[in-house]
Amino acid sequence: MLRYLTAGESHGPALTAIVEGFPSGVSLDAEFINVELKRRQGGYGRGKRQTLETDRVIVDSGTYHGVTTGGPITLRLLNNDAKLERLREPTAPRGGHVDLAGAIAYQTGIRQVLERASARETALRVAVGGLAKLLLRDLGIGVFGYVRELGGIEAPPLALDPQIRDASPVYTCNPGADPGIVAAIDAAREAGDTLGGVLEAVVTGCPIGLGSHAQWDRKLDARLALAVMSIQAIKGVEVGLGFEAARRPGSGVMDPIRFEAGHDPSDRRFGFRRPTNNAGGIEGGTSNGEPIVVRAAKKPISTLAARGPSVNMATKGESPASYERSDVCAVPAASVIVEAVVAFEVAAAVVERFVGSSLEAIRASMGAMHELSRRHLEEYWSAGKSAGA
Ligand SMILES: Cc1cc2nc3c(=O)[nH]c(=O)nc-3n(C[C@H](O)[C@H](O)[C@H](O)COP(=O)(O)O)c2cc1C
Ligand SMILES: C=C(O[C@@H]1CC(C(=O)O)=C[C@@H](OP(=O)(O)O)[C@H]1O)C(=O)O
Repeated sequence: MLRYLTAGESHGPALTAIVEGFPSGVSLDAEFINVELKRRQGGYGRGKRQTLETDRVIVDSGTYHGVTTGGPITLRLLNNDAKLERLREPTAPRGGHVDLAGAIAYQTGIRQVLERASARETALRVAVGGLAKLLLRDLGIGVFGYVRELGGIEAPPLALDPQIRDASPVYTCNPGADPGIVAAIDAAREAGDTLGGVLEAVVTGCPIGLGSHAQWDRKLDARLALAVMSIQAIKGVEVGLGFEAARRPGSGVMDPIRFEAGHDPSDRRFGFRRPTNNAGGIEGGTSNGEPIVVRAAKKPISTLAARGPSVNMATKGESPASYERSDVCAVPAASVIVEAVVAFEVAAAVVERFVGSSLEAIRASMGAMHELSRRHLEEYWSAGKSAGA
């Protein structure tokens, strides 16, 4: 089982992730992960903190001469703004944050809970997702995330152009290049306000059969939803058409099935074609070989420069919510994070389906499974094993 845990506070000395169950034999290209980390730090509308941090991954365990060993991989990031012990205790909890509920639940001050709840932790998720992308890349599976909408404005359609798509490090931050969106972020900053948006991650080259229909907690769409919803400030997750499916008749939702004779024997879809992909690549909790499409809604940042109404915890009298500094918009960054967590869940599903403790074993298992399914398709219906319908 491929899994990970993260640890660390936003202003503590470092953030650490331990990734367990990652196969051996993958070249751990730290520079690849560093590019991912830089993408997450970018995008128009970020606050001062990103000018202080230069996220670069430190690999503390799980490799030998740069290649994964199958042992737990420890990834670490240093916080330049490591000043936890010097920070003041906020006096008025911020709405939209864990400040109030967390301090009551854990019987601590606000600082203790906000430091761990902070989206600083998403830097680690991107590092872990980068690791997952290295494995997926070796298996011919690609993942990319981008901004669809920001502050209610549709992102430039360029985002859907496959050529731009392939250059995802640039175009995930495309809203920074759109004058309308830049103006909206500037206006929000002026007003002491913030903006949210809609992100999308797409997985290409996915084999059929990741996840399972057989048990609720093995369904790939359910696992993706959990992973994406766990990202700070994500308030909605859709797969394929998502909520739009509820508004259409069945004929406008169901993806037709066609067959292309003479397909290549290595075709991961065995010749089956779906002219539409309303299901977003997952049917019955199982990947169907079409691109997996996951969308997420990110709420606007809750810490407002024009401080929202709150209560002073000592006097219980009215007080504006505490404010130190904040992002105005972290939507482009969130697209990189959604991409990362989706990549990790897909990698976990690959490792589960094509069991193997090394990259070569997983490759061999994928090949063997492909051959088995291909033979099954040839033999099962012709040998009269099916009862027919
Ligand atoms: C990349 C990123 C950056 C964020 N930056 C801030 C920020 O600067 N200020 C803030 O109040 N919230 C920020 N957030 C959101 C909070 O972390 C989040 O709203 C908070 O922890 C409460 O969790 P919830 O919104 O999931 O309920 C950011 C989220 C992401 C994904
Ligand atoms: C540090 C990051 O994001 C932070 C997430 C965050 C929050 O409340 O979630 C609050 C801000 O932290 P600070 O109060 O130190 O400015 C953001 O900068 C990061 O993304 O690397």
